[in-house]
Amino acid sequence: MEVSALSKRFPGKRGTPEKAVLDNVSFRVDDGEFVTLIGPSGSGKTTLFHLIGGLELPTSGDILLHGRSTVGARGHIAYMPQQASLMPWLTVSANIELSLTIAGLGKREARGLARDWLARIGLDAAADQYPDVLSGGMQQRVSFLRALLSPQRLMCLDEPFSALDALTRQHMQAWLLSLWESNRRSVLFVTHSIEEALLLSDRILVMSAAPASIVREVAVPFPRPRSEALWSDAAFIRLKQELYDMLRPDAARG
Ligand SMILES: Nc1ncnc2c1ncn2[C@@H]1O[C@H](COP(=O)(O)OP(=O)(O)OP(=O)(O)O)[C@@H](O)[C@H]1O
Repeated sequence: MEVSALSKRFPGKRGTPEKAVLDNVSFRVDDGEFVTLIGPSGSGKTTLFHLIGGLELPTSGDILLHGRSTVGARGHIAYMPQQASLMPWLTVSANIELSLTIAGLGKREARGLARDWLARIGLDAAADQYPDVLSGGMQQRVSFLRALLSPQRLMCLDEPFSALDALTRQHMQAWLLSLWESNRRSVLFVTHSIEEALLLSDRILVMSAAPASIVREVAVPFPRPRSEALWSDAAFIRLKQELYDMLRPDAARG
């Protein structure tokens, strides 16, 4: 995916001035790459996802997938939101089967694939249960699996672990890391956590405060497969401090 000179301004409501949220944002996500956007709260990360997902139109600029503009078009990306947003009236397995059948698989094939994958992520016992009896971490795993199995090659994950407690979040990061490393998809990830970004990503894009642009790009040098042991690595700690300094409110403004 290539995001090219993207800007977004929202009209002001009831006489208030218009709001510039994104200003000339450009970056790319290559095939099989894990790219993370990190930036201050309110810098426009979710707005950027809405533009990429075709839910909003940019004021100017373009979004290209495999060289073709997808501005305003839906269905081109797999999306995992902050809350798992599973269909409460469908079982866990049926939630996954539904996205597979929408993607064109036959019912029987979808059922087989859903069961197979639920077993691979340790949730086979939950296949016939309804989402509301699952813990937050389990629901997020199902939600991630749904995005992973959808046919779009780019997955956009919007702070997927922000609603989880610290320990579950750490487990989920390790889980996502091992699953992604064995099944590489192109990922655009949003997080507020510098450690999470460093652990998971190939590249980190640092956004400024709104109107946001990409102010820095950091290539994450740690070899894969990675593990949480990285957290105590001296180079990890150094890079974490550098990113922290870039994101300080005074630095992020300019
Ligand atoms: N439809 C809209 N109309 C007017 N302003 C909007 C609209 N949608 C978003 N905004 C504004 O755009 C700014 C960026 O919001 P957005 O949710 O994209 O930020 P964010 O970086 O995802 O924030 P956070 O990190 O806190 O989730 C905010 O000031 C928000 O109020």
